[in-house]
Amino acid sequence: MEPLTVFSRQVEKNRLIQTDFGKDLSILNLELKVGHESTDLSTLENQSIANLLEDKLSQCIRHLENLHTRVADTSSKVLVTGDLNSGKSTFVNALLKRELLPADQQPCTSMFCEVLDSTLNDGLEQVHAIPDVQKYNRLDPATYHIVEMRHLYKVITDQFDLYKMLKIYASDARSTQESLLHNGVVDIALIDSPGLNTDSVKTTAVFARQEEIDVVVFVVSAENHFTLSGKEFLWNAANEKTHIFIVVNRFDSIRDKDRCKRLILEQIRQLSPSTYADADDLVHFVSAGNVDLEPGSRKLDAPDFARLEERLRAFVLGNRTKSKLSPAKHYLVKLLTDINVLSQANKQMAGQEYEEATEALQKDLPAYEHLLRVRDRLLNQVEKVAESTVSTIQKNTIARLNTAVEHVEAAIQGIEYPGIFLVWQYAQDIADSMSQSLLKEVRQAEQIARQDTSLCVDRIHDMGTEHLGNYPRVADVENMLVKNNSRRVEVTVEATDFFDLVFDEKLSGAALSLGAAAMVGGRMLGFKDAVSSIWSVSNMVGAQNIRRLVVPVVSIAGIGLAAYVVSDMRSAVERKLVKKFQIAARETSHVEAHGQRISRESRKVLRMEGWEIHTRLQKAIENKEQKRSEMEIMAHDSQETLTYFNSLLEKSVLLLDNVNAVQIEANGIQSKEIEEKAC
Ligand SMILES: Nc1nc2c(ncn2[C@@H]2O[C@H](COP(=O)(O)OP(=O)(O)OP(=O)(O)O)[C@@H](O)[C@H]2O)c(=O)[nH]1
Repeated sequence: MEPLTVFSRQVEKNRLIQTDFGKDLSILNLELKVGHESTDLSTLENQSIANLLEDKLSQCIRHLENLHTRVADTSSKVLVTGDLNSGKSTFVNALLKRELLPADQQPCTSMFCEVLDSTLNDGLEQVHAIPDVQKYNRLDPATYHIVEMRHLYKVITDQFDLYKMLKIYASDARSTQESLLHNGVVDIALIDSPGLNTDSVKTTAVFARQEEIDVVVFVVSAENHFTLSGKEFLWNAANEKTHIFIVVNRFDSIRDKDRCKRLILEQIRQLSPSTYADADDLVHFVSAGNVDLEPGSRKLDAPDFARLEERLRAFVLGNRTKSKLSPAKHYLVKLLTDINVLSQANKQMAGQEYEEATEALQKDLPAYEHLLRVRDRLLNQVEKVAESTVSTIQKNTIARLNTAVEHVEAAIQGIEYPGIFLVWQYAQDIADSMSQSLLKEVRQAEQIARQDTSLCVDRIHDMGTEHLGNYPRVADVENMLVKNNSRRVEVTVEATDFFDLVFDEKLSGAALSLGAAAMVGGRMLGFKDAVSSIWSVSNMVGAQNIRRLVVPVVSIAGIGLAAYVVSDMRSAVERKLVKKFQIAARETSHVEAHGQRISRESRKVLRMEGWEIHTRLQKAIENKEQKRSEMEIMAHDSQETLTYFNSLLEKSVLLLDNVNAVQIEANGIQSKEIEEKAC
């Protein structure tokens, strides 16, 4: 089997992406499900796999864009939740060092209130009351109502049926070291939420699960410990690994503080072991109500609250780092590892393809060159063989017909002489017989030419099959020279054909007497002309009257000459017609014409067989060239693929090293630096 044929089949097989390495992929692995069944990818066409991979890559790019947006987003949200009246609003105010949110002994917060730095609202302190949170757009006043600060209490307590959420843009004049809202690293928004009860616990849990919530601060009243709703919320949050920071508030009103701490920590241990494990950082016993909101002055509890502030800030930044950078790093590591695996696999496959394609081309080259040489040589040989046969046919035909013409008298051997009175008929028969006999020879020559051509066709066909394998003959020898050819040599019998007198001594006297007789005929003619005149006249009067016309002449020219002429008439007509026939054949180039006609027909037939070889060789060469061209494209493509994946591999290895070098610190101290590096 030819190397290219073998290779093209192998390539077809190899170019299907093998799924063997699919198990090593975590993000870019392709899975095709038809209904509930997974389909074997190796059964798919390359294009289908490429489409699946393209879809997958588009998803990856979208996810990377989301991750990038999240990492680049410098805002962070802290949800403050807890039991009714546990002091959430008071706690938010304490963090802001400002009496911003209304606090009351009675449950009052009826909707989520997000406090943001006023720089996010062009420096304006404003309250935006939002009926539909999804549609809220700060730049589109139709999506919210502006509420005056002095009406905040009324809106928060009463208008929960009108608004779903408040966005409170507040200024903080403190330095970045002190301010939580604008701390120089991220913009933290604090979200005060309605106290937990059986109705609100689910809504708050859903809210807490939102991606942008980096930390949940759970405020529990030291007096009441955890309520059922609080426990339910914490339990779910702990299970969902939400980052919980616990503030045990109203600690000032507890007498036995150690016991209170012990009991509450025990509750936390049961509800969220991970929070308990880090209790020193994550659980704070404070009295938010005792924090002096006047800048500079602090009450007794201030050191504890200051520590809480410091831990909360670190916790928010750390968690932000973890919650934003960690997934990004994790995803990038997986994606780059997948790209490495794919690049390696494709590199290997492209390398293999390149080697196979170049090897196949190399291996096939001698066969291709041989085919080219065969084409030139074979066609040349075929031409030579055909021409030699054609020329032999022509030569033989001419020789045969020449001989036939030369010995044409043989054709008259069998014709019976009917006597002097039917000599005219005899002459006609001779003429016809010679013509027929030559025609017979022509037919014979045609038959021989057919046989020779047929043998030559066989030879040419054998030459073709030797290089091209078996194929049917195309030359139609049977129908060669079947058309009736009307060309023949015809001689017209004339009076002179009956007399062939030669003047010699024997006949001189008779010639003189005949000359006199001719004179008597009234015209000064030579002997031949005189006889010819007589014969012409005799033709006019008919054969029956010949005797009456000849007799006077004979009587004039003499009995001797008459007897000679009559006795020689048969051989004279034979000799003269034979000669006439030969002259006519020569003058019309009859033999050459048949020679040319027969050889031309033979050439036509042989050319048909030769042309078939030419066509088949040409087709074989074109097929080979087509395959070679495909292989060349394959070699070129695989080389380009190889270069591409080499460079992709280099880049992805470098990027992977960089991403792996990003250390994500939980305390968030280095978060800004890390974020910049990661971006
Ligand atoms: N003794 C004492 N009282 C506090 C402390 N913090 C808050 N309070 C009081 O507790 C009451 C409730 O405070 P809020 O801040 O309104 O509590 P809340 O959790 O926001 O209430 P809802 O939003 O209605 O659930 C108010 O009367 C506060 O003055 C504290 O640390 N010590």
